[in-house]
Amino acid sequence: MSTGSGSTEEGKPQAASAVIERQVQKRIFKIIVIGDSNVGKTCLTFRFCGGKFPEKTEATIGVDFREKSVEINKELVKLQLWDTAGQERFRKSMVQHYYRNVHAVVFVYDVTKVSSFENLPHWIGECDRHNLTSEVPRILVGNKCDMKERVAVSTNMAQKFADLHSMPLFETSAKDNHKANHVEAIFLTIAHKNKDKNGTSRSIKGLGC
Ligand SMILES: Nc1nc2c(ncn2[C@@H]2O[C@H](COP(=O)(O)OP(=O)(O)OP(=O)(O)O)[C@@H](O)[C@H]2O)c(=O)[nH]1
Repeated sequence: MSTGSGSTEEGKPQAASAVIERQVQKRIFKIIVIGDSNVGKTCLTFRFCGGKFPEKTEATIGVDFREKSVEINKELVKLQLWDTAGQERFRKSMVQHYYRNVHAVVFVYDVTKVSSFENLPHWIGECDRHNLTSEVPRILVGNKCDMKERVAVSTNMAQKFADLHSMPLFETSAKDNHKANHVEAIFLTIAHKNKDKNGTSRSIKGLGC
């Protein structure tokens, strides 16, 4: 492990590239993913950061973090995804931490479950109560589009809601391998949105890894 001073604990010099890499400050964009339990928040974040659909998931307790570094306009930035619990009993005391230094919010609903769509105002209300300004980009994601025969929330309905709340709408599937690029595009869009609007003042800095 490094002492952070350019030498290892054994006192041997490190390769120059390793030292430089540690000194490079990578910008971190914190993105919180919220929505009802079971809509697929864990699967979406896993698909983006882990590159595949997880075989098995359990209800998130509190929050899980996943990170991925991406290159945006020749700058390497780290997207830090906060996969939050949908179940109220697993959120409780954690909630105020979610909303600190947030760069974007992803609202997720399940296209096969109307109640998850109808509950979106609850999630938006929670953001508002935590004083997230309109500067923080908000994005609406309808997940589980692979279950075509069970779609219960029409694109038209979702688009109206998205327009009303000035959010872009993405309908996708964490499960469908053909939609993998689509999930990637959603999170990259968020990164671009942050980078485009004077990211230096809004981003938090983190040590390169
Ligand atoms: N068919 C289909 N199933 C999905 C998709 N995404 C997630 N699932 C399934 O939906 C269930 C819930 O997924 P999770 O990602 O754990 O849901 P969550 O929103 O993180 O749930 P909480 O942690 O309780 O808030 C799991 O059985 C997943 O396999 C999808 O795109 N298509």
